[in-house]
Amino acid sequence: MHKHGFFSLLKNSTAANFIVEWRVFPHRLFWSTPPMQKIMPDIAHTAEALQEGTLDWVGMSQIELPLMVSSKHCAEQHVSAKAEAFVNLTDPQAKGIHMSRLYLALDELSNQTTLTPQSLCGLLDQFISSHNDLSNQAQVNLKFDYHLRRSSLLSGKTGWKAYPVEINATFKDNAVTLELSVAVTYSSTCPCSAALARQLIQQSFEQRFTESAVDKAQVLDWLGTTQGIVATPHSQRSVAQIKVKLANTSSEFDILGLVDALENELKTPVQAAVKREDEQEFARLNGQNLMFCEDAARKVKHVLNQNTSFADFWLRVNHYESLHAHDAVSIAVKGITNGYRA
Ligand SMILES: Nc1nc2c(ncn2[C@@H]2O[C@H](COP(=O)(O)OP(=O)(O)OP(=O)(O)O)[C@@H](O)[C@H]2O)c(=O)[nH]1
Repeated sequence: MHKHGFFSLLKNSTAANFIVEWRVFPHRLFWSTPPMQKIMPDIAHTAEALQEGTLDWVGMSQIELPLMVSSKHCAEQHVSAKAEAFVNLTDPQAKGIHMSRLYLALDELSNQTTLTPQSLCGLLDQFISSHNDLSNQAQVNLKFDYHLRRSSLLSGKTGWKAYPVEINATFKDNAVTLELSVAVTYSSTCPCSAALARQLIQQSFEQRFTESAVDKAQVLDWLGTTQGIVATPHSQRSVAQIKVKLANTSSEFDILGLVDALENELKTPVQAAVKREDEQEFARLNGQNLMFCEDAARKVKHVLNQNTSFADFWLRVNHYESLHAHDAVSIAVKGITNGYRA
């Protein structure tokens, strides 16, 4: 019999209290009797499934969840997460899973501990153990913005940048899989556009300086005008989306390490605090790191391949074109057997 069943209700609730009250305070019986506990229908245990069958995942999404996140080399950070929580349903006849048990386990994670690989494993364990007879797989997905202090390029200023992070933990086939996703925004200047702009600058020079010997000071002045640099290449705000599968041995998340590695390789991440000297350095970095989306994807792939703590990875690079109204996109995976697919 379920703990909320009829017999347990009688045993636990007001019957015993009623007798005590009656003997000791017969004149106060009406007032002192605790309210009778209601017997509530328990559909999950009593109702029949409309159609029998097992299900791969059942649970909840868009759960609002404040969390304290622990990540390598960073102070613990309070984030506002959106969570998804799932278990499978192995009993084809059971009406449903117990949503409240998943919710309360998540709430405990939010209130009593910090987010680490260990606490996530504990959470999945709770999901399964609270669905002993119904489930043998569990999954949780957490999305939040993770703020990092970023330094300016030259001026020594610092500012905040928010990185969209997603953490997924799955218990399936008796093993836990942990995935960390992050998105890094950067600027990409089109190499084709840069070459075409250079050609226009050369033509403009040829028209302006027809003689074979030119005056250095005149050229220097001319280069500082709009006519001197007659064309500029287009650049676009671009986003690299990364998903890495962490090695089983990972004892901590390393969001900062992943973001640093990606931004150092791409060279032109969008900036937080910017003074003029920073903007000029940004222009130089853009000019010296011209990138198609293929270049950016290869750079990101190279960085991810170097990190041995990533059992697998998937990446998608999006260049939100300013020349076109459509985007340029590259996708790649590590390429291991039974791994992520592009
Ligand atoms: N399984 C299931 N529950 C749902 C769904 N939509 C809402 N719920 C509600 O989720 C609530 C929590 O369910 P349970 O976890 O079984 O609640 P409970 O019976 O109070 O908790 P336990 O005693 O631990 O089983 C119920 O009130 C359901 O009505 C759904 O699509 N499926």
